[in-house]
Amino acid sequence: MSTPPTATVSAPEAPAGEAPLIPVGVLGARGRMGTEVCRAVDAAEDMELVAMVDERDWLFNVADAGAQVVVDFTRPDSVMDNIRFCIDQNIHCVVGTTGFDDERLATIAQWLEPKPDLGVLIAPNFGIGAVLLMRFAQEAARFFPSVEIVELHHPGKVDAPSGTAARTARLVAAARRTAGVPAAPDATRESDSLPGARGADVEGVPVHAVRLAGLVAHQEVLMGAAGETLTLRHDSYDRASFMPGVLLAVREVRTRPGLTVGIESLLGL
Ligand SMILES: NC(=O)C1=CN([C@@H]2O[C@H](COP(=O)(O)OP(=O)(O)OC[C@H]3O[C@@H](n4cnc5c(N)ncnc54)[C@H](OP(=O)(O)O)[C@@H]3O)[C@@H](O)[C@H]2O)C=CC1
Ligand SMILES: O=C(O)C1=N[C@H](C(=O)O)C[C@H](O)C1
Repeated sequence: MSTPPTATVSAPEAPAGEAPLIPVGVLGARGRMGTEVCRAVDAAEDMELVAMVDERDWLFNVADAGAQVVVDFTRPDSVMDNIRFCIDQNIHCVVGTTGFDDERLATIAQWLEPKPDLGVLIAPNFGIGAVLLMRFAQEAARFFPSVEIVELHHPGKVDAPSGTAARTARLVAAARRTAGVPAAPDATRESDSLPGARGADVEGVPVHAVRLAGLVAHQEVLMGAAGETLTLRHDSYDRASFMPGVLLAVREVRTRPGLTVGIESLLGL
């Protein structure tokens, strides 16, 4: 007989006089991020890990286990079904899985309409340094005619470019548009001898993806003007770097109904 891919434990009970523990379920619990999230939730004094799910068929276990918040680190092709399920079950969602575009976000906002008390928080990056890098890049964007992004990740990463790089590029492009900065002078690809040599084009910002053994998650935003460059770089050397952001989101999502994108507002940014 095969072992069920999920483990559930009974809903938590808080000691008398203390605030109830937050019952948390984790989807993708055996993955690189899910494993770390289970460890972090287990160690958090105000949370209880009530369900660990690693396959779609067992999703009902998070509801049966009484999860109030689900954390999803699965795959771009699974995450929409997971969110739909959680919304139907009145479970708040904290989502780190990538692959969100405007269309997907609009769909989730629509699903949430009949559930005014329910929160879904989607963040392409829960690392505080990565969030700050995005903010700094937005600030600097209007001062430099040239901008390019290089993201560097472990070879097991399923998507490219990274969700963080795509979001950074969109934020930088929006800041440039707002400031009236014209397209980068070196944006043309007409003379490229090999397609792809200049990276992917995200709203006019070239994004280059490196996959290399030994790496975890890293990003550089390079900006250039006459005679100078500015390089902003963030490195996640360990997936522990994402955990403070994930736990903050678990604590906050229940009091933030509707769709929240990014953890910036939770950090007061
Ligand atoms: N927002 C952030 O800060 C971060 C986001 N990420 C993102 O998180 C996602 C996961 O990354 P990572 O942990 O490295 O990936 P992994 O492949 O290591 O883990 C994904 C896990 O999800 C499982 N899974 C797939 N579909 C389902 C489903 N429908 N229900 C439950 N579990 C499922 C997989 O199981 P199986 O292998 O059996 O298919 C696997 O164990 C990616 O999109 C990544 O970009 C990563 C790091 C930080
Ligand atoms: O897959 C990863 O590892 C990561 N994914 C997220 C992304 O795509 O931006 C966040 C971080 O870069 C790690």
